[in-house]
Amino acid sequence: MEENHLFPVFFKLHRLHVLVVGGGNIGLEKTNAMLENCPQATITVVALDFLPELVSLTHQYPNITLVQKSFSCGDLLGKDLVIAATNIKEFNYYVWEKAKGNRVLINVADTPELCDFYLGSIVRKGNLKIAISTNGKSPTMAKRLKQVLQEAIPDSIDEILNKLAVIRDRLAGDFSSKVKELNNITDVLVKSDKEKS
Ligand SMILES: C[C@@]1(CC(=O)O)C2=NC(=C\c3[nH]c(c(CCC(=O)O)c3CC(=O)O)Cc3[nH]c(c(CC(=O)O)c3CCC(=O)O)/C=C3\N/C(=C\2)[C@@H](CCC(=O)O)[C@]3(C)CC(=O)O)/[C@H]1CCC(=O)O
Ligand SMILES: NC(=O)c1ccc[n+]([C@@H]2O[C@H](COP(=O)([O-])OP(=O)(O)OC[C@H]3O[C@@H](n4cnc5c(N)ncnc54)[C@H](O)[C@@H]3O)[C@@H](O)[C@H]2O)c1
Repeated sequence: MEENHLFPVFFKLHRLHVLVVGGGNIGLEKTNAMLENCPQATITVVALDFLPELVSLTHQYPNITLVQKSFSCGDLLGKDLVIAATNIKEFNYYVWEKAKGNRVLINVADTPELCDFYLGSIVRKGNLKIAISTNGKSPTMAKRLKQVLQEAIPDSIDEILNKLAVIRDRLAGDFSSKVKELNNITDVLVKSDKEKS
C-alpha cells in the first residue's frame, strides 16, 4: 500500500501572520477555513479584486486585512505562511519563487508539487480537532470523511475531555505514575466488551 508521508501539525494562527494571494473562490475558501478554526488568525489578503464574501469577513473578524493590488515581493515581509491562490498558474509560480527566496512556507493552491504544506479537512468537537489528508489524492474524499466523523463522534466527547483535563491537573506524583493513572482511567475506552466483563 502507498503511504502518506505528510506530517500533521496544529498551527496557532493568532501568533502567525498568513498572506493569501488571490481574493476569489479559493482565496475565500482557504481564508474561511483558517478563520473558522481560529477566529483570531492574522491574515492579509492581497488581490486585484475580492469576492464580496471576503469583504464581509473583515466586518466579522478583527485581524483580517484586504489589500487591493498586484502581489509584490514586499508583501512577504513579516509573513510566516503564504497561500498562493490566483487563477494564473504562472503567477502562482512567481509567488512561490519569491516565498522560497524569503524562506516563507507556501501552499500553492493549483500545484500540489510546489506546496510545503496542505490544508486538511477538519472535524471539530469542542476542544477535539481531527485533521484529515488524502495525500492530495481526493479532497472530496477528505470532505466526506469529515462529514461522517462529525456525525459519528458524540458532542459529549468534549465533556469527557474536560473531566480528564481536571483529573490530569489534580494528579500528583512523578510523570510515569501520572501516565499510568491516566491510562488506567481511560482503559475502558479501548477494551473490548469481552475484556470488560
Ligand atoms: C481538504 C480541503 C481543505 C481546504 O481547502 O480547506 C482541501 N481541498 C478541499 C476541497 C476541494 N478541493 C478541490 C475540490 C474539487 C473536487 C476535487 O478535486 O476533489 C474540493 C471539494 C469541494 O470543494 O467540494 C479541488 C482541488 N484541490 C486541490 C487541487 C489541486 C490539484 O489537485 O492539482 C484541486 C483541483 C483544482 C482544479 O481542478 O482546478 C489541492 C488540494 N486541496 C487540498 C485541501 C489539499 C489536499 C488535501 C488532502 O490531502 O486531501 C491540496 C493538495 C492543497 C491545498 O489546497 O491545501 C478542502 C475540503 C474542505 C472541507 O473539509 O469541506
Ligand atoms: N486547492 C484547492 O482546494 C483548489 C480547489 C479548486 C481550485 N483550485 C485552483 O485555485 C485557483 C484559483 O481559483 P479561484 O476560483 O479562486 O479563481 P478566481 O478567478 O475566483 O480568483 C482569482 C483571484 O486571483 C486574483 N489575482 C489575479 N492576479 C493577481 C495578481 N497579480 N496579484 C494578486 N491577485 C491576483 C484575482 O484578483 C482574484 O481575486 C485555480 O487555479 C484553481 O485551479 C484549488
